[in-house]
Amino acid sequence: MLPHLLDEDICEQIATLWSDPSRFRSHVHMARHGFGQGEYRYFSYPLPEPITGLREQLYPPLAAIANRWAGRLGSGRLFPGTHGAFLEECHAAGQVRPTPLILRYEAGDWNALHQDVYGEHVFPLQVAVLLSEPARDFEGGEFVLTEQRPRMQSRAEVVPLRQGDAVVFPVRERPVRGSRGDYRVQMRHGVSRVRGGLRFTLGIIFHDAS
Ligand SMILES: O=C(O)CCC(=O)C(=O)O
Ligand SMILES: [Fe+2]
Repeated sequence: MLPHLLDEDICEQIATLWSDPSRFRSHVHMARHGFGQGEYRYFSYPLPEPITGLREQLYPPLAAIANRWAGRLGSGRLFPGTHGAFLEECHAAGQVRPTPLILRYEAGDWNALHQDVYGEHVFPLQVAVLLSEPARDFEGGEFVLTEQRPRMQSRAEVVPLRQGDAVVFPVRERPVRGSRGDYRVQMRHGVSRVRGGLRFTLGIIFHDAS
C-alpha cells in the first residue's frame, strides 16, 4: 500500500475528468463483456499531467522489483530504468494505446477477478488509486486480491484503501520462495459489490495495449 499517494483535491480533480469524453479513447460497460458491472474509460494520449507524472515517478522503483522478480523466475527479461524507455519497447512492438483508466461503480456494481494483460510486453506490477472515500462516498466496494499457488486453493486478501491511497500489486504472477526455490503464484484482482454511493478508481498500468 502507498498511503496518501494523492491528496483529496487531486482525487476529486481526476474523478471529475470522467465526464469529459474528449480525454478518453474508449468507454467500456463491464456487464456487456462479462467483466462484472460498472464502467471504465481508458485515457487517450496525451494523458493528463498528474497521470503522466505518476507513471514516470512510480516506474523506477517498481522496475527494480520487476527485475529482481525476473531474475528469480528465470525469465531473463530486463526492464529499462525509465518509463519512457519501457514505453518505447511497447510502442516498437505495436502496443501503442494508453492503458491508464478511470473506473466508476455505483450501487450494485462490482469488478470480476481479472488480470490486465494487453499484449506481449507486460510490466509485472500495476497501481490502483482509490479516488473516493469509503463510508462517506460509497459502501462496500472493497479492493480484493487473490493468489493461486500451485496445487492449493485460492487465497483472498482485501486491501483497506481510503481516498488517495494506492495499492501496488502484481499484474499476473509473483515469485514466492519455497523449499526448492522460487515458484510462480498467479494473482488476480477485482472489487467486491458496491452497496451504495459512487466509487471512482484511477488505474495505472505501465505497459500500453496492442
Ligand atoms: O476499481 C478498482 O479498485 C480496481 C481497478 C482495476 O481493476 C485496475 O486498476 O486495474
Ligand atoms: Fe484491473
